[in-house]
Amino acid sequence: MIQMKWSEKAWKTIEPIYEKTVTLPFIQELTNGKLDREKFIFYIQQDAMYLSDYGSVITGIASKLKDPAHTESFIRFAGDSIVVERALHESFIHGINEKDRLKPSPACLLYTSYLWRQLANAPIEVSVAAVLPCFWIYKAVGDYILANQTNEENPYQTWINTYGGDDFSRSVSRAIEICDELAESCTESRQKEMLEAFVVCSKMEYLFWDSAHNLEQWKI
Ligand SMILES: Cc1ncc(CN)c(N)n1
Repeated sequence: MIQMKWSEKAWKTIEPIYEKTVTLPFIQELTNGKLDREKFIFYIQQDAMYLSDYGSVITGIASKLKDPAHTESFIRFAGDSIVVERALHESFIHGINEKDRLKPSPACLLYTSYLWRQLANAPIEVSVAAVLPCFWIYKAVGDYILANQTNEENPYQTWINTYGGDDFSRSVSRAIEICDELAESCTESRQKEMLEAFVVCSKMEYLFWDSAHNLEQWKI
């Protein structure tokens, strides 16, 4: 019997979360280009804080991976995130005067704290599965927007092209491949832990966009 790859099972599991993600007002308005600039800038500023932690978590994962080819890929992912995503952010927030030092929103802090917790306490395969939605959901959303956009003058086009583009696509395929290779040498129960982390982080991606659309603030 042909066994389903871990990644196939994983995507099937989070498909309902992904389907809901693309119906979020943030994604729909990003698609038609009508997203309020204030909401997009809020997102970018939160994402800058997210990426700073994410880059460190990815580097930490690289240092813990046993297979040198996996380590090399994760080091590259960290570098890409710093170079490509930071430049993308800079293109949107350049010249914005920040009077107050920004603080991470509850959704941002929840997500980064979860990733750090996985890196600190979980087996390495589980940490890798936890960061996979950062790749896969962004790629799927980028592709969704490219396939559904009708407005040729979308002010967020560079963002869309970054995640719907071929360079990112290659990294995503590699991240999926690494997860499958790691899962192959895991017990079934460890594969379930990987799946759980993948599901939690897929929900975090949803919450992150939703929180940006709501300009989420701390209640206290
Ligand atoms: C919250 C979040 N998740 C994922 C990505 C894509 N690396 C991102 N920029 N921000």
